[in-house]
Amino acid sequence: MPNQNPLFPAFLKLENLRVLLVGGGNVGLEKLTAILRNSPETAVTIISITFLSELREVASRHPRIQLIERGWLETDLDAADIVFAATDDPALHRTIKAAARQRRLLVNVADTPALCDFYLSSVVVKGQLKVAVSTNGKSPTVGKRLRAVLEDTLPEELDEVLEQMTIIRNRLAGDFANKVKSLNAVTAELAGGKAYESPATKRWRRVATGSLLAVGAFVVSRLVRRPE
Ligand SMILES: C[C@@]1(CC(=O)O)c2cc3[nH]c(cc4nc(cc5[nH]c(cc(n2)[C@H]1CCC(=O)O)[C@@](C)(CC(=O)O)[C@@H]5CCC(=O)O)C(CC(=O)O)=C4CCC(=O)O)c(CCC(=O)O)c3CC(=O)O
Ligand SMILES: NC(=O)C1=CN([C@@H]2O[C@H](COP(=O)(O)OP(=O)(O)OC[C@H]3O[C@@H](n4cnc5c(N)ncnc54)[C@H](O)[C@@H]3O)[C@@H](O)[C@H]2O)C=CC1
Repeated sequence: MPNQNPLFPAFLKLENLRVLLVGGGNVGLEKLTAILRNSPETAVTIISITFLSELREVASRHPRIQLIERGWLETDLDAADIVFAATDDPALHRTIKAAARQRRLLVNVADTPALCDFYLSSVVVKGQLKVAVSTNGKSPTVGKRLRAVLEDTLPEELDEVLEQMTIIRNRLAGDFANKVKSLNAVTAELAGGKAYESPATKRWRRVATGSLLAVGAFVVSRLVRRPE
């Protein structure tokens, strides 16, 4: 299959960057939560005319969050490395995007994929392991479902595997190629297994082939139908 998702995946050390978040409402709180869940030490400056009380509460627990209660000014970009726009003003979002573009800052604009330089993802965490899912903006809901599936199916032991592998990795002698060979040998079992389709795989296949979608369409048609 050709590459249908040209997004470049990377894991940012957000704690090393100065984040500007514009908008302190529901969507602003969602963005802030996503940032702090992953990178709790991040310095975030939040500019907003009003702030949700829940957001104020989160901010009070994080010394590196600064709340500034006023409208956005272009000079706010001076101290930013990366920008999240999450207000209820689409015209403002376009202005922020244009100003950020001039300064070569990367921007995520809530609800407007066309204005985004990067997207957030659904994130699965098992200890040190982190899996990020992108649907190329096609269906964040499928991303969310896939996260739940991965959370259930990835074993808790994975974190221990990573710890053990780090120890082995640090003890291995020899050149790079030999190390890779040894590490591949130790972990061969993880990638092995004969062709087997789990019940979860079967369910995803049923959605893809439409049989579950038919059921879904039926359920939705029942939901939207007004009582006679
Ligand atoms: C492009 C992107 C840009 C970005 O926001 O970064 C974007 C855009 C939009 N989201 C919309 C709606 C919803 N977003 C969610 C949820 C999440 N959305 C996230 C990411 C992204 N959302 C980026 C692409 C990610 C990808 O490539 O898959 C997640 C993964 C990460 C996060 O936000 O932290 C998080 C799940 C986290 C988790 O739980 O695992 C839900 C479901 C829910 O909330 O339960 C809904 C409602 C149901 C639905 O629409 O599917 C709308 C329409 C708004 C409207 O209708 O007005 C747009 C705009 C548009 O599509 O035009
Ligand atoms: N709440 C949700 O889950 C969803 C919201 N949306 C859309 O996303 C947008 C934002 O939604 P919410 O966060 O719920 O709205 P909200 O009204 O809770 O928050 C908007 C925030 O932007 C701030 N703001 C407005 N103008 C500003 C300016 N010039 N400078 C700085 N801050 C400014 C406001 O003070 C407010 O805190 C809306 O357009 C909404 O339709 C779309 C889908 C879901």
